Amino acid sequence: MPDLEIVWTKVDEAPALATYSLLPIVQAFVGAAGVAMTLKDISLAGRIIATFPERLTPAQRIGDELAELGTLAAKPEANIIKLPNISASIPQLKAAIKELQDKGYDIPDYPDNATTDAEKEIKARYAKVFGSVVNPVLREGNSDRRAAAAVKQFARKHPHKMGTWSADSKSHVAHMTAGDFYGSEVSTTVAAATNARIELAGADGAVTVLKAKTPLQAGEIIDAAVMSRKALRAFFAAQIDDAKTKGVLFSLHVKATMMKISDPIIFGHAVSVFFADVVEKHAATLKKLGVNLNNGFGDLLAKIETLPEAEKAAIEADIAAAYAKRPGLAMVNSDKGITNLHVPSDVIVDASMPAMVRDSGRMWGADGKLHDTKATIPDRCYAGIYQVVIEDCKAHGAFDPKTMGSVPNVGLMAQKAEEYGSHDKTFEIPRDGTVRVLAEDGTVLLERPVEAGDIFRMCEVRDAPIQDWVKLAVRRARLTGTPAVFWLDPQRAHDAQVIAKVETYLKNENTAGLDIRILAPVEAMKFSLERIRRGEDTISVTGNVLRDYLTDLFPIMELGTSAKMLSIVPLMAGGGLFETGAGGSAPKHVQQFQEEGYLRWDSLGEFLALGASLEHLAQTYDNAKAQVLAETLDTAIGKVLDFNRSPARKVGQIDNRGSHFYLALYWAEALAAQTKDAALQARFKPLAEALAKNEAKINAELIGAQGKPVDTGGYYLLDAAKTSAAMRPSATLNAAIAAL
Ligand SMILES: NC(=O)C1=CN([C@@H]2O[C@H](COP(=O)(O)OP(=O)(O)OC[C@H]3O[C@@H](n4cnc5c(N)ncnc54)[C@H](OP(=O)(O)O)[C@@H]3O)[C@@H](O)[C@H]2O)C=CC1
Ligand SMILES: O=C(O)CCC(=O)C(=O)O
Ligand SMILES: [Mg+2]
Repeated sequence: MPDLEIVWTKVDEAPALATYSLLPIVQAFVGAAGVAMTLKDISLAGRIIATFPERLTPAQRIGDELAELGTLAAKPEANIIKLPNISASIPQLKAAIKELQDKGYDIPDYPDNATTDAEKEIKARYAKVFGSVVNPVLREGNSDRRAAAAVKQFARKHPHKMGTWSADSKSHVAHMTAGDFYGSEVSTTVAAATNARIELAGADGAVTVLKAKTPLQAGEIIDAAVMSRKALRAFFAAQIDDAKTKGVLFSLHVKATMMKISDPIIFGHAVSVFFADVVEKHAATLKKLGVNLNNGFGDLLAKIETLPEAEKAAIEADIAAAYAKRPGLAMVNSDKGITNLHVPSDVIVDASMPAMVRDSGRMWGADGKLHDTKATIPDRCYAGIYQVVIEDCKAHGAFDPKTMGSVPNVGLMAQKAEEYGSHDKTFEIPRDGTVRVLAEDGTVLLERPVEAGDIFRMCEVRDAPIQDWVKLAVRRARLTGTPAVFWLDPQRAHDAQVIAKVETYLKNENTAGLDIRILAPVEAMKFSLERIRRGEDTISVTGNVLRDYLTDLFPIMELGTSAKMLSIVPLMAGGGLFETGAGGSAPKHVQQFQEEGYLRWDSLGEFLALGASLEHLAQTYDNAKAQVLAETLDTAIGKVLDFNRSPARKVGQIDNRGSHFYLALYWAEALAAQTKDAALQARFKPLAEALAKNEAKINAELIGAQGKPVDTGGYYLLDAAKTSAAMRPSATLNAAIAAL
């Protein structure tokens, strides 16, 4: 790769739309300084296409650009700007396959029940496409997520709305008290490198190999845990009844996308317990239809459509009876009757719980109004932190963005750390027995008793990432003078092993004068919230899951959205991965764009990531031009915030495209005003003048394009020409950029 190259990722949904407007601007600006900005496709559609080259025409094929980026991430020259992409649930995967097939791509159907060898092979290929398959490949480093000073300042000056909390809110978190991963976890630190085998020794004496080979490094921590099917189902049954008694909505919050094996199964149990009467009475029909409740209640609703009218009506009557008997369900879209249990990827815990906290601890009911809610988060490992937040809001009211402190995060993430790397070692257990993890020499490293239907999970975290994470935490604490708290629970088997390492590696660092503590998550949350209410900052140093949860939770409270986060991944090989924001791809925004030509997506995350990427480039290659670009971009971002040029929410106001125009204007002005690089100054002066002179005209062109339905030629696979036309409706702006 040439020296000065930055990779920009082609993704899905709202950030993919935004890219059509923003990338041409960015390419023109960085190109003027000799930096190439290359687009690499990691979208869901792109990944499907790359998986079946032999079935496609040469024109349809694309290479496996995710794999290329995975290789790049392990090299020192890596400089990658990563926008949020879809981590597809099976329903999303199927929808994308259907769209591609309709567009003439000879892509095979996803085989739900693979029986033949050919089907098994197809299913194995799709296993590399669905769920969170992008982030773990690129994240060859630990995570540093925080609100940039200017962004926090902006939120203090222009606080977003927060719902008010009532002291007698009935909302609460419900979790299991036994039989969950937390309660069953065992953990050990591997003494010598080996290839582990995971096997099920059945109560009947038969041994089944679950995974033949898992290479383990010396010094890495491994753990094994089990979610009991019986205990989980009993938990759901009791909580559904309790929600009915208490008169609150029932809701489930899991991460079926990232935890793509375990959490859809958990989701399926919630659905089948909630609709037990329907599922039991019509078991034979549902089986015949191939209904899989792990894909949500929506799968049942879609498949009964194919039944003869009378048979379908009978099931629908029983569904209506179930709704009448059960507590209200939290809704994803009350207008369309889509509930929390319809699609496993509609309610994702990292974003859904903060949204509930922001909305006075309530969720939407079928009546289109907000109601107190029971949030079930079955496993105890992290559920407790949300209950602390709820109790704090009940006692002290909503958090105040004007005065609240900040909780940045240093997250252990590299090399598929912990639960988020466990899907190839997660199994739904076919029969009673014991699952053992064995070293090559036959030594039992870990073992767990299991029953049929239980979920067994093994996780790994390597030693080098832990060392790097501890260093990063100390570095952030030193740079900011802020207390840093390791959120680790000595009662949890895995955390106890991590604590031992943290204590050792902290001794290698200069921690003189720093306030560094280790607290169990519930205590760490209490400590951080007390400080937040006093306006004080606290660095959270966490494992991979809490990294995810906290970097949506705190930003959503502090900034209104996690889109405004600075998300840096210093890659362990020396490169940089710059993630844009800490949230997702905002499917709701796409719908609004298609219906009314208004794109609410805020690209501030992209702006910040680009700034960090340019700074990294400047430092790595000692490149003065890149430094000038970074500094002037920083000025421009400050102006976008100060003059409130971020997208609003409604037609007639500035949207995503308008915010890109203003970024271009302010960036060009800052480049024209600086004196460090005369060539850049001269080059950008005419652009700055042209954009400033035509401000009203460009705004009129951009806003004039709003207010009508937009055809982007697809959802998962956009039509480039149509989308570009829709996202670049200002001829004046386009001409000015082209003239640079
Ligand atoms: N890093 C990654 O690649 C990630 C990918 N995902 C993927 O994203 C999809 C949706 O996930 P979900 O959990 O619903 O989370 P999202 O973050 O996409 O959506 C939740 C809400 O966050 C707000 N939001 C997020 N980003 C922006 C932005 N840039 N500008 C304005 N508002 C924003 C919006 O809230 P509001 O309406 O309240 O303003 C949005 O509706 C899934 O497919 C998931 O797999 C999710 C997380 C991270
Ligand atoms: O990879 C994913 O599925 C989501 C990632 C995520 O939510 C995060 O990193 O905050
Ligand atoms: Mg997240």
